[in-house]
Amino acid sequence: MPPRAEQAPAPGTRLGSHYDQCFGCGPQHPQGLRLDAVAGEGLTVDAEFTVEAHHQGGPGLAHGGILTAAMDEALGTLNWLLHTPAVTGRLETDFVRPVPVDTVLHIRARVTGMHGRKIYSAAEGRIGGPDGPLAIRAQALFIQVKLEHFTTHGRPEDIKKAMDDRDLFERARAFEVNP
Ligand SMILES: CCCCCCCC/C=C\CCCCCCCC(=O)SCCNC(=O)CCNC(=O)[C@H](O)C(C)(C)COP(=O)(O)OP(=O)(O)OC[C@H]1O[C@@H](n2cnc3c(N)ncnc32)[C@H](O)[C@@H]1OP(=O)(O)O
Repeated sequence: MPPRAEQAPAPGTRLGSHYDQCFGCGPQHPQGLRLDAVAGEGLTVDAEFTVEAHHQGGPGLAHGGILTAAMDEALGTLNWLLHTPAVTGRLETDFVRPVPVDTVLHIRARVTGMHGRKIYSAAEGRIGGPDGPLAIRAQALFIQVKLEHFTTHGRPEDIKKAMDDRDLFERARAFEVNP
């Protein structure tokens, strides 16, 4: 297991968005999931995602891909606790129970191990409360990357806009100078 980074936000801290246009957590994204995540003890995060009408797959039910995106985002927020940028390499999801529209999905994510640049993690999504019935389970492999991963591959106008955003730039730089 890797250590909790010295710079990791204290347990109970709301993690906020890593990028305001992110589909998973960005407050400016018009159709995004707006996942709300809070740092837990050790290498854990608690997050909530509310299923809305535009997230439907079957009538009145969340689309599986949307639920997977919420799990991906919750697992991605573990980056804050390790204080390193990492991207999803592999993500496996078990859909255990259907999740109706208007439901709050309570997600608990945790790091389960690390080997070189590979970060292993897992999460459970419950409905009806944080300790309610299990609806979705996920296991992931994230790979640590340098900030150049984003600046090299991202669409240039979006990278420029992100770099012009002082808050985001400072957050990204903090990752870079304190790996
Ligand atoms: C100034 C502006 C900047 C703004 C930035 C703001 C800060 C941002 C901070 C935080 C952002 C967090 C964002 C979270 C968002 C939610 C999470 C997502 O949805 S992320 C999107 C989806 N994922 C991808 O798009 C990855 C696409 N894939 C790749 O880019 C590459 O394949 C990558 C980086 C994952 C790996 O490529 P390689 O060349 O670096 O490394 P190799 O050698 O291939 O892999 C390293 C190890 O990992 C294993 N590995 C890689 N992929 C695997 C896989 N699919 N399954 C199993 N093992 C795998 C390999 O076997 C290798 O293992 P061995 O070290 O040899 O033991």
